Amino acid sequence: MEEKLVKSYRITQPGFSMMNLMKDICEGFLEVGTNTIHDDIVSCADAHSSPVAPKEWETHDLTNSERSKNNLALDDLKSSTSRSTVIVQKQHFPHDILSSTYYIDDITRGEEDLEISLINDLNNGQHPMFKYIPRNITYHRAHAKVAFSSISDDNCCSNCFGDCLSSEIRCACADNTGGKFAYLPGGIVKEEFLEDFILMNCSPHQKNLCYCEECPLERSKDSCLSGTCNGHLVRKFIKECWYKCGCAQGCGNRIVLRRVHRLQVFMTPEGKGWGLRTLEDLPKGAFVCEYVGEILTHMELSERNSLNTGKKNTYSVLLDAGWSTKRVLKDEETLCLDATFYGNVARFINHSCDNANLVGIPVEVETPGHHYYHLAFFTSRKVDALEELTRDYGIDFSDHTHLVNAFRCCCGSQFCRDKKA
Ligand SMILES: C[S@@+](CC[C@H](N)C(=O)[O-])C[C@H]1O[C@@H](n2cnc3c(N)ncnc32)[C@H](O)[C@@H]1O
Repeated sequence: MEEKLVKSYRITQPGFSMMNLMKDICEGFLEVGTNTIHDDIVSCADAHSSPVAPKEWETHDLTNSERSKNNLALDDLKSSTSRSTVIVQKQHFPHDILSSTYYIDDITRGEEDLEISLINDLNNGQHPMFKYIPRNITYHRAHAKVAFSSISDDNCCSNCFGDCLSSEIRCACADNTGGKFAYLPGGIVKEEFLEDFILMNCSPHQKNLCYCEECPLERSKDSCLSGTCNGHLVRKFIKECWYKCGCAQGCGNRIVLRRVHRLQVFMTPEGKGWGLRTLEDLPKGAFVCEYVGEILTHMELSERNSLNTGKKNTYSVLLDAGWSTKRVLKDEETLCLDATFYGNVARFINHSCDNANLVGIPVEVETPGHHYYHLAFFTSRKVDALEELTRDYGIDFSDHTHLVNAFRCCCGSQFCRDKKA
């Protein structure tokens, strides 16, 4: 064997020994292994070696087209993540209990002004399977057309300049928010507006509901006969300035298209899967993030759900704040946002039955009319750094017709509405 090696590799060193070569190779391997253990940091290839999906992904049974779409997104995600820093700290190695921290420094891959990190120091749940997008994108049939021609003078303040909030003259954008601006300088929603929004979102009493003549939710059900509308929460809108307005980019009435606070996705200890928290103290009324996803018609969402073996989607919200109209809405006007495959950080916000610290406010920016709008989350009270950010999904846990799949609620509140919890 030694002779064969000497010949084939033209080894000229006198006294060459195959045994010594094997010994050197083994020692080399051992040294590399020992360094990795002491380094506390291993490569991201290691981090991906046995990804374990949180329960939502395991139960999401995809159709072929969705699966290939999802795989594409995941391939992209994996390759992009390997470009960013993934640090896995091994505290006990190589014993049977492998306690690890999974950390990604920026899940947005540079799409946002501020990085958003993700951390799991609880279990081996790794990559959330989705692709980060910073703005809503139409999937197919949804009518969310942005056109300058559709914005009339009543819907923008083309004669303004500088900062509308500090102007003496009330402009068209203020007129659209009940004659006043909703924001204080610094982007905080005024107390009077915020309390109204909180009341409307959090008290699903009869007086806060409006009823459609022909409800799009009923229309999308299999039955040929449309049932009666169960009601939609009445909500006020904020109107913001936009490109067609004359004011400056830094105008105090332009908030939701900005990214302002440091946030982190983390694995929740209560078993809710991933959650979102703030890394800094937030005052009451502060803008946190917008709900971003694919813009679908309600019919398209129902089709996705039925392709998904009837399981309801977890990452969708209805844009139904303008459904009070007497006019029968066309399918392309009944919109929702689905952040299952494409979305932003808001997809990680968990539900709280009581004491949620975020409130969702409809914000009109670049499209007049209320069938498409931005759903922006603001703090409903002061929030401390590292506190989880939650919103009330408005779920009636006994109503199985609700848009979002019912789950066993772990919000921990004494007023939890899930009687099974
Ligand atoms: C929009 S996602 C929120 C992010 C999700 N936790 C994740 O890991 O991606 C909604 C899902 O989160 C979980 N969830 C949200 N709030 C919860 C709660 N209060 N209790 C238990 N699970 C919750 C449920 O599985 C729900 O279907």
